[in-house]
Amino acid sequence: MSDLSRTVAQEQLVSQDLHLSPTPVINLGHLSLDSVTRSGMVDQIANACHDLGYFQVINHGISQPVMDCAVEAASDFFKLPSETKEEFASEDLRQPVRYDTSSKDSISMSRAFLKHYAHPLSDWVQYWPEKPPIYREYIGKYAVEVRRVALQLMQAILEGLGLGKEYLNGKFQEGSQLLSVNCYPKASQDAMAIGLAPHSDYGFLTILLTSCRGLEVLDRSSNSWKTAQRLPHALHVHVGDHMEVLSNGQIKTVVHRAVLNPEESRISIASIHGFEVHEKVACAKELVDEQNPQKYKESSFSDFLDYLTANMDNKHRNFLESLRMLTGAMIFEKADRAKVYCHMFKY
Ligand SMILES: O=C(O)CCC(=O)C(=O)O
Ligand SMILES: [Fe+2]
Repeated sequence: MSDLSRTVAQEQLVSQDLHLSPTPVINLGHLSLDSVTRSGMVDQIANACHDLGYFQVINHGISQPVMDCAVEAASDFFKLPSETKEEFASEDLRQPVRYDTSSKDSISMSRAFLKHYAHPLSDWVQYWPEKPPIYREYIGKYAVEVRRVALQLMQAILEGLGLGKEYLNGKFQEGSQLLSVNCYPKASQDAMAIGLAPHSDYGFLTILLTSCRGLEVLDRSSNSWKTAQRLPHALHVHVGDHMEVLSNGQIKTVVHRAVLNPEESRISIASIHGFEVHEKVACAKELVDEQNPQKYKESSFSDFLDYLTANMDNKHRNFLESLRMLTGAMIFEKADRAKVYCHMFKY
């Protein structure tokens, strides 16, 4: 995660202009129809990525029972006694499984989480919790299926960028999948509380399964928070820092946060997709020319972990900004962005 978290008073985090966001809904089944239908879908996904950076998918082929069982397994894990969960607590970000709570990381304001790798499943599943007994099977099933969806989407996005659906195919096939399994308490009366502070995810794509409403995305055009809608059987998708890098800034990473739900405690499972841990992501050379000079330095997931480790206590850390190459025009762009963030967090 590229954290944009800030230390701000609670009341300053209250959304000023909160609307249910009319998120584009993509019928993924249409991607495998005839070429005309497919290219219409590719255009829809490309537009959603360029305009917003997020959308939702339906008809994605993951059955409702598989999704419900994954949420159930996650929920049962967080109900375990603290000592059992804390067996997975570690300060070392490179541990294959890591449990933490709000008290220790600087962006989880009211969240417990379990993070672990999921691809290839046979390499990682042995490290996952053995309790509850359903955890490995149910989360494993969901992980495999959601990765298939991520690969389909990645192909469509690459096609939309004009790079061709087979572009870097091997690197995506070999890529990493990190699951962030999150648990938020129910909001206490009348205060809107933040569970997870504003941040962007490091990978190309994040696919999010949630038990109830609570995700908010920062709408760039109005600079306000929008509540992500929750449609039956839909999954929420947003792009991350490495998508911005690969597209040389044509697609922008999405700043998002989680607010506590006033009615119930909440589970979310974020599946974050990137290249293999040491594989560098660079701006696609096809998208770099005189008018569009290279905007970012190359970096890997491993570089991101190093950056995070070195900046653990820095509430202003921002991985993507650390990659930005500054040229004349970009100094203005950076200043503009800084203004957006100052406004957003009311420095
Ligand atoms: O819980 C959510 O809605 C968001 C989770 C998230 O952003 C993350 O795990 O990176
Ligand atoms: Fe996130």
